[in-house]
Amino acid sequence: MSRNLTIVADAHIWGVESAFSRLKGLNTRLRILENRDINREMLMDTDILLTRSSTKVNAELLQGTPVRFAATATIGDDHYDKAWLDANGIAWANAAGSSTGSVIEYMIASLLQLHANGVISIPDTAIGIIGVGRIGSALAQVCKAVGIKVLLNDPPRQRREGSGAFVSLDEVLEQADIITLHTPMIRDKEDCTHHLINEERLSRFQGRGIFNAARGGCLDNLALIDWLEDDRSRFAALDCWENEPAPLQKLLQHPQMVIATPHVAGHSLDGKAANTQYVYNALCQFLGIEQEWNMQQHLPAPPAPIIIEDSGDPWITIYAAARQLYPIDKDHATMKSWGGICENELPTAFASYRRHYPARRAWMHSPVHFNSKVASVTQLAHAFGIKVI
Ligand SMILES: NC(=O)C1=CN([C@@H]2O[C@H](COP(=O)(O)OP(=O)(O)OC[C@H]3O[C@@H](n4cnc5c(N)ncnc54)[C@H](O)[C@@H]3O)[C@@H](O)[C@H]2O)C=CC1
Ligand SMILES: O=C(O)C(=O)[C@H](O)COP(=O)(O)O
Repeated sequence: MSRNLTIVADAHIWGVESAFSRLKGLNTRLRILENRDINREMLMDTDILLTRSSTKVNAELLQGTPVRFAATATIGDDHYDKAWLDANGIAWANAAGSSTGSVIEYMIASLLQLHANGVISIPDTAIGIIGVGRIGSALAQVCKAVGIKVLLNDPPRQRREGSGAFVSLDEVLEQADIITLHTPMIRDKEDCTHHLINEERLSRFQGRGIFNAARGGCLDNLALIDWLEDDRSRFAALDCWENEPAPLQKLLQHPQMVIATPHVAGHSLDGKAANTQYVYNALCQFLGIEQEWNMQQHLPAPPAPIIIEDSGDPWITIYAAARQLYPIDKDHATMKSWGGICENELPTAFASYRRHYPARRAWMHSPVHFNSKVASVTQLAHAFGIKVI
């Protein structure tokens, strides 16, 4: 006789119905809800809760419910009260590692866009990577491959592995031209990342540019405005904002906010599919059942090859390809267009854009043909993870 299982899942988990409506050997009842409708009352007969980042999973939500496994189809899990879940015997999982490639493509698209616009010169740049886990390490590898000097800061790893590869945050602030945040949001303990980059640290930063695709609160957004205003050559590229989905209008509108995107770095189609796959796999493991669902069977066929003409400058030729693979300038233009709308419309615009985000495929599934015999074009393309045909 098959076991009964009730699952509540966020409607914005990619492929939620196909992944979770049938699980091998179980009589599954799947309720797909909007985040705003996921509450304690709705969970009173629920065994499994599957969320994205907008549901806070804690005592307030789960106390007194039969939920015994909760998982988030995101890498970040700061919206889960993990200590409380552990203490209450509720198993939990995140989708660690799932959308790393998508965030890397966001970073490459940003760097190439800034290079093409003359804001930076990629080969002359020293980048400080703060948080050298899955994303930070993958980014470091790409940067080194294209000649960017890399400074790595990760105190937890440094304590475990020794100083060898790492430098202090102070050294990053002194030596890097740009810094980029790839830490989790940690609100307490010695590795607290809340306002990790704050007014005091900004005052010591000798470089010109700041990227944040980690969590909005890792960077003090008010302090960032002052820092930008102190020197017109400074710039910021933000995917994550304090107080999402209502970022500070003054920051959004700031002319030195050169790349503004509404928390979509991880939102390539393949990134979102992988978010679901990782959570599906974790659930099957928790239930001790065989995995049957595979995202590859639900993703569209790879796009047609893109043809890129040689521009005479390898960086610009690569930029032309990157811009087709991920037109980050469109995300930026859209977000900047919200600069004038009234405060209470901004959260709706932010959330709606993310919800209806245009499909962008992983670069490894998007073939590019370069009409170029220049060896460095192919070398750079490979280094940036572009699938050259
Ligand atoms: N913008 C977006 O769409 C996305 C954002 N993210 C964010 O990126 C974060 C990082 O993701 P992963 O690399 O997969 O995580 P990870 O867990 O593999 O790596 C995080 C690294 O940060 C380090 N770290 C912790 N505290 C630190 C501190 N105080 N200073 C410097 N380093 C510190 C850790 O030791 C670890 O090596 C996620 O937690 C999530 O918040 C992830 C996916 C998409
Ligand atoms: O995986 C993460 O961590 C992210 O930040 C996601 O890409 C965004 O998650 P949602 O806010 O769309 O749930």
